[in-house]
Amino acid sequence: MTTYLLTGARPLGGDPTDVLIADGVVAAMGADARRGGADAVVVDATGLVLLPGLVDLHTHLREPGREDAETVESGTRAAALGGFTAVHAMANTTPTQDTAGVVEQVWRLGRDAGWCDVHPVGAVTVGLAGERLAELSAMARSAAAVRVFSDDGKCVHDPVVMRRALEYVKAFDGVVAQHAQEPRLTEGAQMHEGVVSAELGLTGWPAVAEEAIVARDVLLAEHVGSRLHVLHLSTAGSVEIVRWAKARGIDVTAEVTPHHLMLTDDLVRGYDPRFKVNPPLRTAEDVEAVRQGLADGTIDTVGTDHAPHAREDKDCEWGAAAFGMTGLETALSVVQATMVDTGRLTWADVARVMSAAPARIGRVAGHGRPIAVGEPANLTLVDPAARRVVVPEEQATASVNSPFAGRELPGRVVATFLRGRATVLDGAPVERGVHV
Ligand SMILES: NC(=O)N[C@@H](CC(=O)O)C(=O)O
Ligand SMILES: [Zn+2]
Ligand SMILES: [Zn+2]
Repeated sequence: MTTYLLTGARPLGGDPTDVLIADGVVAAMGADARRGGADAVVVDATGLVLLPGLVDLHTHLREPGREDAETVESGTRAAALGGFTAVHAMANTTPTQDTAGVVEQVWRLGRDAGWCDVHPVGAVTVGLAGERLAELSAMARSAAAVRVFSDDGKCVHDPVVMRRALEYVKAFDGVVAQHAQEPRLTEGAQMHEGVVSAELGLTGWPAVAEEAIVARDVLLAEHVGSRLHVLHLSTAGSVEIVRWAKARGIDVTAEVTPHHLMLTDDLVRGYDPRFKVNPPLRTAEDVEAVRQGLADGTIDTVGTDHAPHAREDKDCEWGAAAFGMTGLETALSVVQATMVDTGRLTWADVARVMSAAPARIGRVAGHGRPIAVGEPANLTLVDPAARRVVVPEEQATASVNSPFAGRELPGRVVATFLRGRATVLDGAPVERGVHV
């Protein structure tokens, strides 16, 4: 196995040091690294920030079923290029990831692709239909060792089903990750309900449709003493409810997406379906509230909600287009732009919200660890001074529905290491078996 000597890297944005990667682990740091690195491939990391490999709790890989939009291979290659060493693959595939057989299939595809660890999410209900619980414990006991359960794309709206799911997952330390969308309040919804939707005459998705479910679910989690994770939280009111719940000692964690940290519903005025997403882009006040929530720890993690869609599902009029946007290859840059370059988070905080917290919530071993001698070398090396214009056609994801297309963003992932093996070097993917 190739050994690497990163010279002058700044772990968590701190003081420069040398880091030796050998035998899958951080083998030495500081002066010891240079002494031990005689045969190593030297990576000049001067000025680069070294982070623990990023972990995404919320990725749509689309395989099985929509390989025209993404495959495990293309999606995890995109993840590695985005600095990720582990992703959770959402359950809304065809067939649904609601059995041990399907989650094991996705887990194997991820292992064989080798770009990052793939942790399949198990569906909460059979076929995401919201009625009967799926075989949660069989998925937990399978080779995929599922710990995160979600009907994402759909809300587990029946309170009795949600209660049972929360009770059930306690047996294997699982977590229910909720897509908080009251279905009756969002029938036919096309965008955020507010000034812009009124002007455009589009059916709105009111903030209360999210907040009502978040409020109900934190109370259910408290009642049954279980763990709840709120996916893609997008409104100021949801931040307030989670803040209240945490103050009360309820075991809830929350996620915000990069797009909800940066973009607002004003963008819908151009009717470009790239900006159509669920939950919808909200107002500038909501964006400010989710940034504040992430900065003060109310929101635990950034999840990409990478949602690739085939051209035919996005290249159409607003009303007919699918909900969702890609995000794996821009997530870190958007967090840098909105949170780091604005002084609201340090790089150590970024390591917390994009690596340690999601690893903890998803119970992922070996990721989100401190950068220290003996730890698994799951690492990403970032150039915060770089700038680039987003060109979706040049990305590794098989879909082009990036809302950041044409935007200049800061930061670039220079290298990613998965258990000591480089998956990305010089900003380019490294095919397995190819060693420099
Ligand atoms: N976010 C989206 O708009 N779409 C997601 C589903 C989801 O995350 O709810 C998808 O699977 O396309
Ligand atoms: Zn969702
Ligand atoms: Zn999603």
